[in-house]
Amino acid sequence: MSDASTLKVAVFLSGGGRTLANLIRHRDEHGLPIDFRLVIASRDGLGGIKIAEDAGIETCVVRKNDFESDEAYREAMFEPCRKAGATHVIMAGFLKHVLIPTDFEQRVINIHPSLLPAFGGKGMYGRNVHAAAIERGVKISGCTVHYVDNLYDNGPIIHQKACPILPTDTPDDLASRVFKLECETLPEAIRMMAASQDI
Ligand SMILES: Nc1nc2c(c(=O)[nH]1)N[C@@H](CN(C=O)c1ccc(C(=O)N[C@@H](CCC(=O)O)C(=O)O)cc1)CN2
Ligand SMILES: NCC(=O)N[C@@H]1O[C@H](COP(=O)([O-])[O-])[C@@H](O)[C@H]1O
Repeated sequence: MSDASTLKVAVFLSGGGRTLANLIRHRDEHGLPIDFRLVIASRDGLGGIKIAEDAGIETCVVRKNDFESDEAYREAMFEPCRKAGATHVIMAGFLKHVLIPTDFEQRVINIHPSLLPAFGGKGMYGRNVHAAAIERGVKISGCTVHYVDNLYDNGPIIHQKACPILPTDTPDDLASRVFKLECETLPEAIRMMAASQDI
């Protein structure tokens, strides 16, 4: 069911699409109020594109290397969102730095696999994050949903969940524990945003 509180979203992704698949499942099985207007992939052949197509979601590919400036890349990413009627953007395993246009300020969210501000910034994505947390000897990790601004992992935090790091954990063990948390945390954050949106 779709009503005024349903969030009209574009999803940006760079990987296998497990995060997108989880959101589709939450929409279908748990009534997550989300209307997928578009999926933008950072390159051809990604698993996330197939997941979107199988769910009947429009897709396109926008390669950062095809643009000569950050501003041109920003417009190439956000103009299709506007045309598709998306009012919000979800970064779901998206690995490219992108500037945020003024009409999408506080309307773009990202899920990051650490408790920000720890283990964020350039180079901190995927397995690197978990390897750094284990190497530093921290005992607790987790995930963070935050608004995206023009810096990496810097915008206001919306939601976080924590889990232990066990003495025997490899980066892959920790990645899998944190990803399970991500699968709860992002839908919860989307419900908060849908409940509080002003248009
Ligand atoms: N303006 C913003 N853009 C993006 C943000 C953000 O907070 N502000 N978050 C990232 C997602 N992210 C973690 O959550 C993240 C992704 C990638 C990197 C990184 O170092 N990337 C490499 C390139 C990797 C590649 O292209 O395969 C790099 O910049 O050299 C850091 C953080 C999404 N965009
Ligand atoms: N900086 C963000 C980041 O590193 N996100 C990570 O990308 C993967 C998404 O998987 P998916 O492509 O299968 O959805 C997940 O491992 C997530 O923690």
